[in-house]
Amino acid sequence: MSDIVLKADGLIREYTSGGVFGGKKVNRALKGISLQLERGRTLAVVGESGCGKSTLARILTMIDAQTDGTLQICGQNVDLRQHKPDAALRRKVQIVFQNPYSSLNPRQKILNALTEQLYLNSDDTAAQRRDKALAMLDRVGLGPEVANRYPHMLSGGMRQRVVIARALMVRPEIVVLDEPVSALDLSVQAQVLNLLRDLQDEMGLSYVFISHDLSVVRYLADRLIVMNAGEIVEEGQAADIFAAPQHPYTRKLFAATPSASVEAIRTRLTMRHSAGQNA
Ligand SMILES: Nc1ncnc2c1ncn2[C@@H]1O[C@H](COP(=O)(O)OP(=O)(O)OP(=O)(O)O)[C@@H](O)[C@H]1O
Repeated sequence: MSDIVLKADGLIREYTSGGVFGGKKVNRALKGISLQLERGRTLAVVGESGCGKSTLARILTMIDAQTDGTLQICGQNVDLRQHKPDAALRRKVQIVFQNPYSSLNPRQKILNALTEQLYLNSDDTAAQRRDKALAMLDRVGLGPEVANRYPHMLSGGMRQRVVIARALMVRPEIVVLDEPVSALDLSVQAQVLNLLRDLQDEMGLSYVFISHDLSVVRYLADRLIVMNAGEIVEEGQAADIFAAPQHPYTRKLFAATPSASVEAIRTRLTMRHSAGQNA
């Protein structure tokens, strides 16, 4: 039996503006999104800017409430309009945003960024927290010296490794990756994608990978959802869609992806052994 960690049915999200003196305007950003994610797999969500990807990410990570529809995370019903999810469930879903610099507090040393959640949510001693942070840094390909640095002292790729490490410190089951490599150079993108793939294998993580860039998702996605204007226009096994996109919108998206960037990512992803720590 498949093991579904995330299941959404008919998710709707409306944003309302105006209404005091003028007419009320309702923008339906999600128009009934249904999806499911199997444990240890990657579900990619692609679509152009404004199609609702970030809105969906915020609902799946319990940052924002749906206007309608149901959401189940690790078997529990989640509806922020009715009740707040408990801390244990919140920890099961972590999010990694596009810009690693704004995700980190510029005045906080990396060690503290990594141990903060453990400080708040565990009985670990300071020494235990430090050991766990150093082990996690090692796991994402960073040396112990990084622990005493501030975000501005790191490259973009190293910062995104730190953000990934921080997300994994609380042992989540699901990680929502919202354009996780879009702000990085192409060669660094490939290294971070390789890292994400390795971490998924090692830790049995389930990913929702959100991106406008098809060349990036194709190496991680098991299943693919293509969104346009708040709706799913195509979904299925990623390999099938990449081989033969059915919907005209999907074909348009594919045509807009420069083959040069696909090739560059492909080449770099195959150079796994040369991926160093200096990303
Ligand atoms: N807080 C908000 N208030 C009002 N409208 C919003 C809000 N957030 C998003 N929207 C609207 O919802 C729609 C979907 O936006 P969303 O940011 O989810 O798309 P996206 O696909 O993530 O785009 P991008 O890749 O540019 O972030 C857009 O029309 C946007 O203007």
